[in-house]
Amino acid sequence: MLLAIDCGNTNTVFSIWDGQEFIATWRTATEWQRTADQYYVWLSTLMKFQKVEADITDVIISSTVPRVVFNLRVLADRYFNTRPMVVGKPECLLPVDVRVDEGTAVGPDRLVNTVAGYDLYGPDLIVVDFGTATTFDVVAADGAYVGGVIAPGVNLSLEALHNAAAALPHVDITQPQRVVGTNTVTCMQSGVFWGYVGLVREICARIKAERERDMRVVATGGLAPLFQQAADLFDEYQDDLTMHGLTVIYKYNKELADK
Ligand SMILES: Nc1ncnc2c1ncn2[C@@H]1O[C@H](COP(=O)(O)OP(=O)(O)OP(=O)(O)O)[C@@H](O)[C@H]1O
Ligand SMILES: CC(C)(CO)[C@@H](O)C(=O)NCCC(=O)O
Ligand SMILES: [K+]
Repeated sequence: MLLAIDCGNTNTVFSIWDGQEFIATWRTATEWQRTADQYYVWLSTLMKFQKVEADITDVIISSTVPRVVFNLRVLADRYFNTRPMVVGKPECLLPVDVRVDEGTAVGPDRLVNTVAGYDLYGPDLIVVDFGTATTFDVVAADGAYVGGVIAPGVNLSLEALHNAAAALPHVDITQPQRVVGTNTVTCMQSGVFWGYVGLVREICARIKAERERDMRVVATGGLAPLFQQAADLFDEYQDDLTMHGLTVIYKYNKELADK
């Protein structure tokens, strides 16, 4: 079975894929200091607790934090006796072309998202991921990755206000009842929530105009449903899009190796 690891700047998600479906998914905060032994204690405890019986033979990793890759490699080697595939490394091939400026190290999560989007929905896509940053990534008519947009994440925007202004509290994102807030918290929520609705609309409209075609907008990330409730921003929502992309890339490389 495959252990797929999606390491973002805030959270790291581990999923076990049995070849047909994900049989378990666990999330932990991303901390580069965590050792392979710590990961394994955590993983094996959860597996026992949830009675997940999985013989992990393969590991694939996408990490936006380069420093964590070392310990995840050791985890794969020491506890699962396998060399992991690491998205973004030359030996891990992608089933699509990547057409960006030479020397650009595109975040592996962005590449994985577009591979997943293309696999599920076909070409001419905008994939929006609400993670630490909010990313928009474009899949062309031939499935190639052709670039995108990086915007500050929703929670990051709220944190930035709190960190920079002494009188602004820590606030969680929610859809405010009104646009005009009548206290500090609702004023901040309104700025970020409605500002974000506008940001997503404008960026998607401009991408479509620039590419001179209609494109499907696919969203992923925990906050996407909150925005979709308020405005019709997305055509599709796929909660485990990045994980799906990891399985597609795994299969692609496995088939190449078996040839
Ligand atoms: N209504 C909400 N308010 C605040 N946070 C929410 C809400 N709904 C979901 N979330 C959060 O959204 C996050 C979704 O995780 P996701 O993997 O999309 O991004 P992330 O882990 O924050 O970023 P990264 O992948 O860059 O580490 C989770 O941390 C979850 O707690
Ligand atoms: C933009 C983030 C932080 C989104 O997770 C990640 O994809 C990343 O660190 N990217 C590197 C730069 C780039 O994608 O061009
Ligand atoms: K993510």
